[in-house]
Amino acid sequence: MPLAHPATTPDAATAHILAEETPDHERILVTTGARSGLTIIVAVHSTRLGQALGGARLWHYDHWTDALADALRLSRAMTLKNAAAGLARGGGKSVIRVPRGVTLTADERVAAMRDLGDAVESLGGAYMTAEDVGTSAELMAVVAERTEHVCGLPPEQGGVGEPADATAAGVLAGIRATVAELFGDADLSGRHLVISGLGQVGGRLARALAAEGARLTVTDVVDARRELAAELDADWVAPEDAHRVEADLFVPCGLGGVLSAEVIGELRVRAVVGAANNQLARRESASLLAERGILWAPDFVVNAGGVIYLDLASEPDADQAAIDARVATIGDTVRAVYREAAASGTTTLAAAERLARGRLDRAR
Ligand SMILES: NC(=O)c1ccc[n+]([C@@H]2O[C@H](COP(=O)([O-])OP(=O)(O)OC[C@H]3O[C@@H](n4cnc5c(N)ncnc54)[C@H](O)[C@@H]3O)[C@@H](O)[C@H]2O)c1
Repeated sequence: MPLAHPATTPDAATAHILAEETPDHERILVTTGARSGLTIIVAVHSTRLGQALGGARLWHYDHWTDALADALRLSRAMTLKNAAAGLARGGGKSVIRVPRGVTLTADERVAAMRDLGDAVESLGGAYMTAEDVGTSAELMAVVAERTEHVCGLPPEQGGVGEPADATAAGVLAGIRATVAELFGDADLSGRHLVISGLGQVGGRLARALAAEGARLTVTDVVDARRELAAELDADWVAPEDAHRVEADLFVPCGLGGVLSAEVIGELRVRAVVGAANNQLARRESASLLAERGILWAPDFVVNAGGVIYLDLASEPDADQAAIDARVATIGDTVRAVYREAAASGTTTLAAAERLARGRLDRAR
């Protein structure tokens, strides 16, 4: 995946994280790539449930401590995501910092991936890496030259490929569960959904929803995605206006941090369910959504299809039907989170975190 958005990290403001939060990670490796000269950070947050699994992000950061803050935050989120998905996997993440203003050549990218492979290998199996923003299945094949602790290589190289199909299937299961919760029936035909971001996941989701007869309003910052809108007979809205469309569900599938106080105040939907990581601009956003009576399916529950796929498909006896069934259980988890939030009078965020922490505590 090219570095298409060199402005800020795609799914959060990292400022102040280092100052505010003491790390509770098992291991944090900060190293300088011998070949690339780039700062590489591998954060292993928890291996309590098993080997940590989380992607490798290649991104622009002003300062290496911004990359560190991102790695700490993202690896912690992976612990919650993997636990909530019921995987025997801990949480970890790696970040390769590209200084702002620098564009890597193809050779420099390869050098960075070999350096990442050495860093992952040095952790002795505590952490397994995969693709994330700025990396790809092809680049994971380069990592595999240096370590076996990598998954998601291209199928033609014996790997399981990219996980977007499974991520989209998991989000669809979460959408069905939410529609059933709101309307007493999971039927999507005639339901109006607004999808913001028609990339790997959002594009697949749009096709699946259109096939189920849903009415779609869509947007993307890339104008060429209008072609998909036309093909699916979906309405197009400007990206900055998408959250103001009156509809049943808002489905964020672009960057994170979209649910700010201002955006929440302007939403005209009954629920928000989407693939984007770290949708809440601040933790308080979960309460603001609840106060407005808008149901929010926690992102780390809904978008776990990809990590479920990477984990299960990498097993030697992997069975696609079993993987599909497991991804579909995301709908059950979303329902359980809604029930728990209603019963205990908390936000869906708190309910989902409690579910994940319960699994971690039982593994002590
Ligand atoms: N790919 C996966 O399997 C996976 C798994 C878990 C979570 N996610 C998360 O889901 C989201 C989408 O992932 P993806 O793989 O489809 O990424 P992608 O880069 O393929 O697609 C993102 C799309 O969003 C668009 N976009 C960016 N900013 C936007 C904005 N402000 N308004 C509207 N559109 C905007 C981009 O142009 C792009 O088309 C990301 O937050 C990602 O972290 C993806």
